[in-house]
Amino acid sequence: MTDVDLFVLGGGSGGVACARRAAAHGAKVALAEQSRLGGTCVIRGCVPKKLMRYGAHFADYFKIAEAYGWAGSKPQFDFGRLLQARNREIERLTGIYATMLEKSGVRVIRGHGSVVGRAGQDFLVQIGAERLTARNVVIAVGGHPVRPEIEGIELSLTSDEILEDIYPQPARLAVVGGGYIGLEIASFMAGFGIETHLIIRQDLPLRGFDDDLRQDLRDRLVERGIHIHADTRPIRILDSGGGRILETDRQPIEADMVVMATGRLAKARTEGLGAVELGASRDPQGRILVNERYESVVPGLYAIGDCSSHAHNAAFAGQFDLTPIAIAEGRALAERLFNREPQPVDYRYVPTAVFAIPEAASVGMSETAARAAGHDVQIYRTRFRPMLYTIPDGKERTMMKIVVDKSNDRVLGVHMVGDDAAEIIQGLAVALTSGATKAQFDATVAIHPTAAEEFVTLYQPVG
Ligand SMILES: Cc1cc2nc3c(=O)[nH]c(=O)nc-3n(C[C@H](O)[C@H](O)[C@H](O)COP(=O)(O)OP(=O)(O)OC[C@H]3O[C@@H](n4cnc5c(N)ncnc54)[C@H](O)[C@@H]3O)c2cc1C
Ligand SMILES: NC(=O)c1ccc[n+]([C@@H]2O[C@H](COP(=O)([O-])OP(=O)(O)OC[C@H]3O[C@@H](n4cnc5c(N)ncnc54)[C@H](O)[C@@H]3O)[C@@H](O)[C@H]2O)c1
Repeated sequence: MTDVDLFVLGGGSGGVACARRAAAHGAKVALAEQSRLGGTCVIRGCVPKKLMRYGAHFADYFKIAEAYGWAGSKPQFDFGRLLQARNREIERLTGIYATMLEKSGVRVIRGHGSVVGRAGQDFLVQIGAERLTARNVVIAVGGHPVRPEIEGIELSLTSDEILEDIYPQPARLAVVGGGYIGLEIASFMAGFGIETHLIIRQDLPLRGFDDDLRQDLRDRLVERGIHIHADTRPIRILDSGGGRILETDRQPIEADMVVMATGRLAKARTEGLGAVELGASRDPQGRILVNERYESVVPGLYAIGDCSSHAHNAAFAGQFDLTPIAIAEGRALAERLFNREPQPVDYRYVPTAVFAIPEAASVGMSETAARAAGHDVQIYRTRFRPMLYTIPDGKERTMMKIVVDKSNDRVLGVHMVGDDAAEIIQGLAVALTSGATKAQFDATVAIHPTAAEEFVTLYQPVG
């Protein structure tokens, strides 16, 4: 007899969501997790990163408090105390994940899992010494950071260590990579008063985002004291007797720590899992190729989240390694297997935010992408000083931009750099998903006084 209807490999965002939803529909489910429950997002991603950002952002409020009439002794920052508090909160969350799974009736098995073969129509899976038969297997093993193969790379750290470990506060930090992780780590570390160097290969960070967003965010980070080394590549890392020297194709950079934020792959995670041996294919990044039902070429063997790829499928719009996508895929798969055909995950308008200081957030097409796709576009844009910074006479600026298709007035994309950008863009994602036109933006009543109201009062096109 088959032991479980569904075996889930990986207890991160996607795996947990899939397992719980399947169990809620009465399926017999087991889940293997080799580390702590919660996965990248909870343990070494979204959550610790956002907590670090909250910690760093206080410095900005203390700085302007005096202009608002607050006086008194300057608060002292204790880096170690924040790291301990952060890690305690992560422990609390992983405990909640364990309780939620238990209450849902999912059997959690601790250890490295793999598919070791077939048992008739079922899969034979192994976790440590235990073997189970499973009717369906979902691979949700996530990804891992990758570092370039340069001399001395072992002297560098990745986001895993920065967000999971306890370490002394560095005085100087070099962060390589102009993507999400590089900008987020550089932002919160600079916020703590650490001398921060950001090394990026291009002239601007965040390739693929709207150019105005990229430029404005770069300018804000530079104003905040981050040393951005553009068009610069790392060559080697040397130990300078405790510290590090990052040699580049330009000038060398001295720092106490070098962090490589140079992307993530699924390769090492999907290696030796048994999926390829059974016939599943992977892309060059090691992601398992799946169809619109998240099924690999092996019937009954599925993959979701960061370790899956459907970017090769024209029906989908790109690859999104984001927590809400992993969760949505996990739930959609469980619905289809154990309930009824679900609404497909809508990949057309996936909102995204970079939790730098300030935040940058987007939904829909950049101006460049819209033009490249053949749209005749109209651009609306504003830059202004948010009210909070008027009394302190601060340099802070917010940028908002709307990309509109002239032919039918449809809003193709909205982009923002500034305080609360992520919170504001989330609401606008509903509007874009619903097919909003610029006329509907204009007809929407504003909330005053806010920054967000600018999105519904931008009447004059700039291009
Ligand atoms: C620094 C950082 C910050 C991020 N910030 C954000 C953010 O702000 N917002 C956002 O939306 N996304 C963010 N992300 C991305 C997000 O974390 C991932 O997209 C999401 O966690 C993917 O979920 P997943 O279930 O696919 O994989 P994961 O969450 O990585 O889970 C995979 C799990 O599988 C386990 N596992 C692997 N192999 C095995 C095996 N053989 N047997 C048993 N268990 C196994 C792992 O231990 C892990 O727990 C961030 C990522 C990073 C690295
Ligand atoms: N806020 C969020 O939602 C959030 C935050 C963090 C991560 N994530 C997810 O995790 C994924 C991975 O993030 P990431 O920042 O590691 O990857 P990324 O792909 O966003 O950025 C990697 C950066 O490293 C640079 N790079 C790559 N190889 C290099 C090399 N050899 N030398 C110098 N620079 C090099 C790239 O040019 C790029 O700027 C993201 O794509 C995103 O999906 C999301």
